[in-house]
Amino acid sequence: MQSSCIAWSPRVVISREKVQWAPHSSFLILEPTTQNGQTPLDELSLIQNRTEQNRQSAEEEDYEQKSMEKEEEEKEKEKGKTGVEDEGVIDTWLRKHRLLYVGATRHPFILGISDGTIDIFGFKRWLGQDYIFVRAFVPFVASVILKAWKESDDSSDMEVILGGMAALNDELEWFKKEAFKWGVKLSEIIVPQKQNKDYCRFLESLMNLDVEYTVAITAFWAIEAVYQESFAFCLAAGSRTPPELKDTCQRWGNEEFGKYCSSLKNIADRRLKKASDDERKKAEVTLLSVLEHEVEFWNMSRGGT
Ligand SMILES: Cc1ncc(CNC=O)c(N)n1
Repeated sequence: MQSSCIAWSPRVVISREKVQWAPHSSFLILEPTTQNGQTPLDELSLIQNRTEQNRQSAEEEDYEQKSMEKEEEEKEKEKGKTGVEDEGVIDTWLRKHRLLYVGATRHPFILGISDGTIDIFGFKRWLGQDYIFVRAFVPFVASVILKAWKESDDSSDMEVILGGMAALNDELEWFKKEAFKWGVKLSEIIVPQKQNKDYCRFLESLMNLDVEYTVAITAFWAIEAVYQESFAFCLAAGSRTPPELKDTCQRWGNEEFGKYCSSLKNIADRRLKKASDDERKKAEVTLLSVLEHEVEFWNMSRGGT
């Protein structure tokens, strides 16, 4: 993985009615289908069932149905006993889109912090730009609170999100202090870079009232998780993060922020489990867009295109 992260980012196209991937997207792994839209395995089992039916008498079929039902029951009981749960939707997606996720959480900018080779001008650029981003992030989080209040089936969701909002209040103060420490001028002088503007515009599109809570909370989790995973990596044993950057890494890499991200992930997973196929697809595409924007944001901070 080198600085050419953009080269392998997928292009996603989002429209309100229909979610599509552009044809050259490299991250959608489609199952091969036959003419009637079934996978070869589906078709195989259909053919097998048909021959089977010809061979068996009605009595035998009935017997088989009953024993299958019994088997399912046993499996359910077993699950209850062992407490082993199925994998959540988000973990499935993170496996499916692993390359992009690693691109966002182990970007050369982050690797540069963790091995101490970071160009300090890049770090200062990131600091000024991220302050602008976080200011735009506040109304986005407010829009997620609004959606949680209107749509959520669990009242504790709002408290988790409100906790995140409160942390942003401290964060804006932290940016001011940190900028002073590095001699970076905030707000008036700073011009948002293209990648930052694009990301803020994307956030704004998610604030729209017709974006479902499930989609918005998935994006919210992803935005927070990328920073958590990235900066926690810079604090891990064996890293050579310069001492003057440790405070920044602590901000998002600390354990408490990690737990907060897990709470957001649990909310998103719970919603995704209940969502319609269409809503789930929209959330998946939105996750990919977040990861792409994060990669671009790191590229911008390094002084790339
Ligand atoms: C570009 C970007 N992505 C995620 C975060 C983390 N969330 C809030 O601080 C951030 N500060 N900046």
